[in-house]
Amino acid sequence: MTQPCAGQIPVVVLTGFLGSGKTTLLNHLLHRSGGSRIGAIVNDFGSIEIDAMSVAGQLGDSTVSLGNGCLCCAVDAGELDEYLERLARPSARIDVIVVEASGLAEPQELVKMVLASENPHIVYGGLVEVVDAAEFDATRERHPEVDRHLGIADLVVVNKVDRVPDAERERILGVVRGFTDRAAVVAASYGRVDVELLLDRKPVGERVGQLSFDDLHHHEPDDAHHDHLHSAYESLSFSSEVPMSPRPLMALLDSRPEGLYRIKGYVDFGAADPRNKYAVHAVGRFLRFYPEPWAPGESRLTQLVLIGAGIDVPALEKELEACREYAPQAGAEDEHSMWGVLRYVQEPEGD
Ligand SMILES: Nc1nc2c(ncn2[C@@H]2O[C@H](COP(=O)(O)OP(=O)(O)OP(=O)(O)O)[C@@H](O)[C@H]2O)c(=O)[nH]1
Repeated sequence: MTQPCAGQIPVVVLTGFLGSGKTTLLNHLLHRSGGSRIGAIVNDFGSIEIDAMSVAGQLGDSTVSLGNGCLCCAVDAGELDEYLERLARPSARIDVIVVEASGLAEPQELVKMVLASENPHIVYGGLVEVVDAAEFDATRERHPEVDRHLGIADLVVVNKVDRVPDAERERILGVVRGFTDRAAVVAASYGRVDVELLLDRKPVGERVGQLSFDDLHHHEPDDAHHDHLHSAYESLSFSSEVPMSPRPLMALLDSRPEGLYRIKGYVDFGAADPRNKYAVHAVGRFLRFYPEPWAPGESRLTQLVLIGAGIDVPALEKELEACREYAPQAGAEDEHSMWGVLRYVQEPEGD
């Protein structure tokens, strides 16, 4: 990855399709960074910043969030510059900055934005692309652009290999290597990669990672963003102070439409489980709940972001509203109401 001058902080761009495991990898880095201090800029597609919430606890003041829309289509890079400035100030004592893109961002545009920054304290540190092994073929079929993204990465993490048989993992690694040139390609579960791979800085000559300056300076017409992945996607951000009723919510989730590819957030099931909030993740047909105790004094909210192509956003919103428990009464939930949710809870395997 790019060789920084003394005092320059490398900025690593972390990309990968919806739900591939970028936030999981970022959290792994934060836990395993040893003596290095990592700053993070998190870009959420929805207006509720679920990803930022998932890493905020780890970072305190060294995380900043760029919510609501893909960073690659920001009108100008000013906001990014402002955040880079904040993280690069000497008092923050940050060694490396990771920009976690939304799952629909265009990696090339993000790299351009980092390179365009005039901040003398930072230097572009390379592009990391996370791939979901279990969704690999389906994602490539729907979005052939993903192959191009692999071609410009410096490090490709083939994640979720725990979800595919060994032979399948080898096949996918082979396909990925076919699209990369000099990039390192590593297999991982729960984003557990050797932190050195990201913090390692190798000189790259006149090329910026796998992306040549010609690629970067190639002029795009003004409407080029129509080709961006996110142009086909819509998102719904749903928030409720009223708890959700488990049975109707599970009926909705179990029958979710094909195009509703990604759901993430936190659910308050109220009286059905007053002790825990439930982080929820759906990626394609895969659904998981992760219960964790409410922190003392934490506001009990349900906050969900749903992202999909060809989804009926107003209808989904109405369906979610109908899952709210309007007249919660003690004992209103029968004792089995959480069973539908608990089917999707697994022992934590991440770190
Ligand atoms: N089985 C398995 N699940 C994983 C792995 N890595 C991540 N996950 C799960 O996949 C889901 C999505 O992970 P995230 O890290 O939120 O993915 P993301 O790329 O940040 O998602 P977006 O920001 O929405 O694009 C979560 O439920 C994770 O726990 C893995 O290696 N194996």
